[in-house]
Amino acid sequence: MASTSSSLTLPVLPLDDDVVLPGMVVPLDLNDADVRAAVEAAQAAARSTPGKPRVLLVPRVDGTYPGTGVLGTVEQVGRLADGDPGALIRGRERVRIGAGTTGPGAALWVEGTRIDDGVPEPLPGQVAELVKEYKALATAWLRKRGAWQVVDRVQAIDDVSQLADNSGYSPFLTTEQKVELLETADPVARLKLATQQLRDHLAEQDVAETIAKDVQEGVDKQQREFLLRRQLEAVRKELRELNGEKDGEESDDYRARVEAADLPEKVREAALKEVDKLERSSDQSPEGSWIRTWLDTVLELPWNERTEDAYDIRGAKDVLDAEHAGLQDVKERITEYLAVRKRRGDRGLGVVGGRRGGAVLALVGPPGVGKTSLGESVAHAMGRRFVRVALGGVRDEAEIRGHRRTYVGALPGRIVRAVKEAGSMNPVVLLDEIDKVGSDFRGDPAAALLEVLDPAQNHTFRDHYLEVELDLSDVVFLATANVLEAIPEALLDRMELVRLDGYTEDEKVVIARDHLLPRQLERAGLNRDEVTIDEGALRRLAGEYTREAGVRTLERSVARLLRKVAAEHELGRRELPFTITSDELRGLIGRPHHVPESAQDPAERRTAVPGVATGLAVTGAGGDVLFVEASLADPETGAAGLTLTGQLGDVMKESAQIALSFLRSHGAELELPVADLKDRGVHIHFPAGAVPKDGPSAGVTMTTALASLLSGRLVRTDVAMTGEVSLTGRVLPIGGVKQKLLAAHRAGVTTVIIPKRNEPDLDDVPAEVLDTLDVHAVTDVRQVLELALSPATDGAATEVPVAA
Ligand SMILES: Nc1ncnc2c1ncn2[C@@H]1O[C@H](COP(=O)(O)OP(=O)(O)OP(=O)(O)O)[C@@H](O)[C@H]1O
Repeated sequence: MASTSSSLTLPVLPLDDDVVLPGMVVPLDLNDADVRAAVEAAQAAARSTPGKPRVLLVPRVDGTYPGTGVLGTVEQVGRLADGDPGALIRGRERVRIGAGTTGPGAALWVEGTRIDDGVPEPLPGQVAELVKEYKALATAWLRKRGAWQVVDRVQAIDDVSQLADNSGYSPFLTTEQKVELLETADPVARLKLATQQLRDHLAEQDVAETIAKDVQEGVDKQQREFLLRRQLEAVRKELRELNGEKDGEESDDYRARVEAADLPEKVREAALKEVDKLERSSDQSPEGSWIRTWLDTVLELPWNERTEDAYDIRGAKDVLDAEHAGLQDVKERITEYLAVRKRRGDRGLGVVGGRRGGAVLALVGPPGVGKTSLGESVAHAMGRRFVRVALGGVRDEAEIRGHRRTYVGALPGRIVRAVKEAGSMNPVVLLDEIDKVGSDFRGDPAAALLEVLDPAQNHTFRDHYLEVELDLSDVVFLATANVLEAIPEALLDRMELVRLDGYTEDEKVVIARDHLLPRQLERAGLNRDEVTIDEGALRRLAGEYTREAGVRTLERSVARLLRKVAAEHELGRRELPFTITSDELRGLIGRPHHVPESAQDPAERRTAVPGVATGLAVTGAGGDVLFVEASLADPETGAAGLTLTGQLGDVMKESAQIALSFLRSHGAELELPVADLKDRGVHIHFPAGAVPKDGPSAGVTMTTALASLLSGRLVRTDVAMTGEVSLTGRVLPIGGVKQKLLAAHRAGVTTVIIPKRNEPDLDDVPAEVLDTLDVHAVTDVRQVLELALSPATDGAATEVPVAA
């Protein structure tokens, strides 16, 4: 700023706690007496001198004045933004304040000297750097406040002194700091000071901002969390109300629950660890809900619950007797088993020779013979809880051992669930249909079961889901299976087999009378003395309306009968009490489905044509009678060779080959026209083609069917047979004699041919069945043909397609 270095006389305009630096333009309130006096004095003086009225702007801090003021010109007098009278003053240059003097008006006048602040030109490097720094800092500060226009203005100032004085506008400077700027006459020193002040302020601001931000964020998070929790609480309350629970009923306090629960120490530790994790995780996180489900499972398990065993073996036997008719040998086996368990249990911890408990009792037999209900009776007899684990169709190892917890929707395995369901650590667990356990890419459930059943391992059973050890050594495991052969080998090794082969008609009648009928009466809502089914009717139901090894269909038929009677009574068509006799059956539930072959019209019998023989077999449903059909193809139209149909297994196919080979080599001596076999195709079929069949025991039946076909002699209707045949015609022993004889008996067969070497098996067959059967034990297939084929008649011979 140009200066003429001269002394001046000026009215003082005191600024209370404010500083105006050269270059600044400020509005001042003329209501303030000091301001008005100074402006009026300046105006009065200006009348006699050219130029604008001039004042000396002097800051007043705590009633004192600095040694330097600023010459200001009154640019305009008018109204301020708020309507008050005001003057616009522009700061011009620094003036050193001198002695007081007099002048017009009420103002205080002083003498002053202009202070020269000439600037070195051009700017030396250092100063240029300083200017740059100041501008950068000022820009940074102005940007933060969004004062973009001011940024441009500051950038445009090149004068060092002007630039430094521009700081006078800074609202963050204290009056003292501004006075310091005012008193620093050297422009470079002043710019340095201004730069320093600006830098300090920015640094302070940074810190302040960071703190503010941190504080704000903390507050935000807390606030959000608080709000969310309030919302969550409200939602939960709403849900509880929806579910009809009272407020506060849901105990979310897992820690307290774990601490209060009766858990083994290791389990408690594991559970508390999970509680820690739960408390750290947020309410909605998926992990939280996994942990909750897991904790619920652990808390629901009956870790230290045990039921008291009923150690009265005689009482146990009574329970078995009361709940199941017949089955004497089976009940005896179970009683022995219980007695042994009791004796072992009495000695210390029940550990005998390093093994706890005994082998697993496996009840094997066709459906409906009472395997499951026997298992339940065992539990009753021992005074333990009973749980059934259905294993049919289980192919996934995780079904037994549980899914790992990281799995979505993970569950504990069936064993853990069974224990939970039982509510005690020593229940009777029935592994139902253990023969239907398969294995595939999802692992081998049988291997997992092996671990469950192995007394050496099962006291530390580890479920993948539970992850803590579960002691299964007090559990009594029982298993059931339909087919012995289908039980995985390794499991079979662990088991003590008890066979239930099926019931005789007499046994069925007793079971139906003593057990099924009372139960079904109750289900039908009938009284014992309102409806009875007499023995004749029960026998007919068992014999003609059902054909099964067990009593399941029989039970259903009884139920159907009772429903019918109950409905008729309700409709007013039948008076109670009422006794159902065998004559009544047809009227109530229609015609019987199973009439014995021998009772059929001779022309309708299966064996009414040559080439059909009656065999005996064992299937998954127990023993059964099955017919073998043989035919010869026409040499003109049929292909040569052997055709086999009816879903036969390899062993059975080979056995057909053997039958054929035997006849080819020995047919002539039996006086059979075996030449026909040479170029005519042979077809053997086993009806009920949808059921897979296998085994060598149909050898005699196939040989007989072929011999009947070749000879034209019919097979006797009342004869059924079983036995393997060798190439030389020897009859070799087979399995399932009891089941087969029961089946023959059911089907009304009277003569049965079995291999000689199976004779000892007849001891297992109930006497009442043997009484009705004429059993022939044979060693050679020639004996079979002799017994089974009817004498040749001319009529029969002419019907045969092979007649020469
Ligand atoms: N000897 C018996 N005394 C009394 N009731 C019996 C007897 N045998 C079977 N039952 C009854 O027959 C019904 C069928 O028995 P259960 O269901 O136990 O057969 P299962 O052999 O287990 O069949 P599956 O192999 O199909 O499971 C049950 O109601 C059972 O009580």
